[in-house]
Amino acid sequence: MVLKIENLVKVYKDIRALDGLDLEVKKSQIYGFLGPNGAGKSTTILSVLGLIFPQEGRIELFGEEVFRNGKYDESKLVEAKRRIGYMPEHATLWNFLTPMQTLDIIGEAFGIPKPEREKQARELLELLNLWEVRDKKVGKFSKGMQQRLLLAQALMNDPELLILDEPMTGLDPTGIAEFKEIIREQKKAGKTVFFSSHILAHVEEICDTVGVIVKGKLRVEDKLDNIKREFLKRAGYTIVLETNRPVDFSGVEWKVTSLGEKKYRIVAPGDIREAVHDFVAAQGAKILTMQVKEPSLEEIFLKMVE
Ligand SMILES: Nc1ncnc2c1ncn2[C@@H]1O[C@H](COP(=O)(O)OP(=O)(O)OP(=O)(O)O)[C@@H](O)[C@H]1O
Repeated sequence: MVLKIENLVKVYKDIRALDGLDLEVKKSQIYGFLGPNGAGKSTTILSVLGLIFPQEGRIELFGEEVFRNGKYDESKLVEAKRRIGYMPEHATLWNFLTPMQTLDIIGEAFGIPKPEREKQARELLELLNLWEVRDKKVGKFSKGMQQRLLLAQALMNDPELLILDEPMTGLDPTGIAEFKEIIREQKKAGKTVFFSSHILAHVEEICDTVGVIVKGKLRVEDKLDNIKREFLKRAGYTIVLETNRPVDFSGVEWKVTSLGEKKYRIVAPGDIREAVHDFVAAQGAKILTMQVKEPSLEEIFLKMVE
C-alpha cells in the first residue's frame, strides 16, 4: 500500500472538513479523488503532506506510519516526502524565470547535483513538450504550458507517488487529453498517481479506481464504470425527443412532458434510450432527434448524500 488513511478528522474552527475519512491507494494505481467543491479534497492532500494538522486518525505512507492521533512522526514524514511529487491546486510559477531555471532551482532544493539535475530537467521538458520553450519566460505561457511545468516540478525528484491537486482544472479539452496521456505514461513508468478533481470527465478513461468524497467522508470507492452505473440510475436521465408524428405516451411510467405536437421531454430513473426507441417504433413513428442529458456530477453527488 502506498497511501493508507484511517478515520482522519480535521476540524477548522466549526467546519468538520474531514469527518472520519478512510482511503487506500495501492502501488501503480491511478486513483481519482473526486468530490464537489468544499468536500475536503485539498484538506486530505495537505494532511497527507503534513502541511496542516488534523486532529484524529492515522496516515501511512509507503507502509510507514507518519501520523497518528494528532501527531506527525517528523523523521518518517520527511523520509516519505522524498518519495512524493506534489502539484498544489493554486501553485504559482516564477514568471521571470525560464522552465530550465525553474527546474534547476527545484532540483537544487532536492539536493540533486548539477549535471544530474540538468539531465533530469531536459528529460522532463522533452516529455512534457516544453523543450522548445525551455529558455522562454514562464510568465507568457498558456495555462496548459504552466500546468505541464508544474508537473515537471513535481517530477524533479523522480517520485514514486505523485499527488496532484486539481491538475486539469482550467485546461481546454486538448490540454486535458494531453494531461491524461502524461498521467498514463507515469503509470507505465511504475509510478502511483493520486489526483483530485470535481469534474467527472477528468477521471474518465484513466483511473483504475475512483474514490468519491462528500462532506469529508469517502462515500464510495470503486471503478468509475460501476460508480456511474449505480448513481446515474438514481439521479435520472432527461431525454428530449422529436418524432415524425405524434406519439401516445399514456400508460408509461416515465414522466413525459409535451414540448409541442411531436416533441417530448422524458425524465426517467435510468438509461431508457432503447425502451423509448422501441416504444416509439411500436406506434409506427420514427425518432427524428434524440438528445440525452446525463445528470450532472453535482446531481449525482446529491444522490450520494441522501
Ligand atoms: N484554512 C481553512 N480555514 C477554514 N475552513 C477551511 C480552510 N480550508 C478549507 N476549509 C473548509 O473546509 C472544507 C473543505 O475544504 P477543501 O478545500 O478541503 O475542499 P475541496 O474538496 O478541496 O474543495 P475545492 O474543490 O473547492 O478545492 C470547506 O468547507 C472549506 O471551506
